[in-house]
Amino acid sequence: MSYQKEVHIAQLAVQRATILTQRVFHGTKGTESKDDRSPVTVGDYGAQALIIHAIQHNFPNDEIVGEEEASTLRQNPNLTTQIWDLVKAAQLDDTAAEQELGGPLESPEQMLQAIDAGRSAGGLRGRIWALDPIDGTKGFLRGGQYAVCLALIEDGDVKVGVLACPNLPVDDSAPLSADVGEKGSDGEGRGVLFAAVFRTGATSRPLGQGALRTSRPIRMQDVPDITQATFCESVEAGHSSHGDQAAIAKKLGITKESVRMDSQAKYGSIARGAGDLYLRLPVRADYEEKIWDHAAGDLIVREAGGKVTDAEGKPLDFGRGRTLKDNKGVVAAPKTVHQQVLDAVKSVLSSK
Ligand SMILES: Nc1ncnc2c1ncn2[C@@H]1O[C@H](COP(=O)(O)O)[C@@H](OP(=O)(O)O)[C@H]1O
Ligand SMILES: [Mg+2]
Ligand SMILES: [Mg+2]
Ligand SMILES: [Mg+2]
Repeated sequence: MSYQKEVHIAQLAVQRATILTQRVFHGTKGTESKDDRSPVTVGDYGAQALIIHAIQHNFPNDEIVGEEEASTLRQNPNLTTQIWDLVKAAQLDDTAAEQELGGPLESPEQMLQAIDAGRSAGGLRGRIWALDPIDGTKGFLRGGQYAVCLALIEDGDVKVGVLACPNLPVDDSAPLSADVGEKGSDGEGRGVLFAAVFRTGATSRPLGQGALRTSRPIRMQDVPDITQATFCESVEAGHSSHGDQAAIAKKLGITKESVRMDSQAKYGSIARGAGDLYLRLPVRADYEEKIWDHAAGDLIVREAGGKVTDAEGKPLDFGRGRTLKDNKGVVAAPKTVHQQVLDAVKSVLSSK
């Protein structure tokens, strides 16, 4: 199977969803206090509805594991109306592409049903889409990085992965800096759409409308000297241990500060060689990583010449349900240096 239709629809669907998320992102500025989660809630539900509508129109027999569900929304008619207004308005300028996605949704009830169609339990059999409508919600609220993430998992293996990062530079060669991680902007020169299909490589293209079919291949960068590598990690210390990451960097002789950014933008950034390594080190022993937080990024990095495992060296297992219950942490690196990084990870974690 070539998955050409799947990757095409997935790219258009996340692209359309970012019309909505970008509108919400701008609306949040200066109007909401930092601890008010409502803007991101609107973005989460709206983007999930739009993407599921497109999947159901094209692949009606597939299952969907989506992060959100609509039960609380059903009890809040004001919020439902607010989201419905945004969902109605989010349409691609390209009318043929809009039709391919099934056109606009028809009613608030259809929207709620679409959101609730993301309740699959996941598992090892069949075709299952993993959807994170806004990944990096904290970054979204902070005005940093976030991503709209969609992947197709078939019989437990990721076959298609798509990541829309509205606030990353379009330019694949733009070096990573703390500024890129912290100061999200979707202005001029920003917005990139990463995609990968199993065994055919990874690509990027501008997220802006009018650039629907101009993908270029991306590759991870060679790391001839590990001491010069750039690490990416979560902004949130509760999601990945900053202290362990620093100890691992030190063990490898890396002196450069890590680049902190929210969301799967980290996977996209290392896949195109803007950074080199992504570490996610468990903070709580009982936390199970969610498949929608990793499926797209895992494939994009592997197809760009990388290797992705957990902190013990096991590949991420997407066939275990809604979570990666058999994995702890993530180590993503170019194939050539992955073992060296993993050895440092194991040594630091075992000495704790
Ligand atoms: N204790 C924890 N450890 C690891 N990841 C966690 C976590 N609590 C929440 N998360 C996940 O971390 C994701 C963000 O990752 P990052 O820190 O790389 O930006 C969140 O996705 P959402 O923002 O979609 O909810 C959430 O699913
Ligand atoms: Mg997420
Ligand atoms: Mg999310
Ligand atoms: Mg969440």
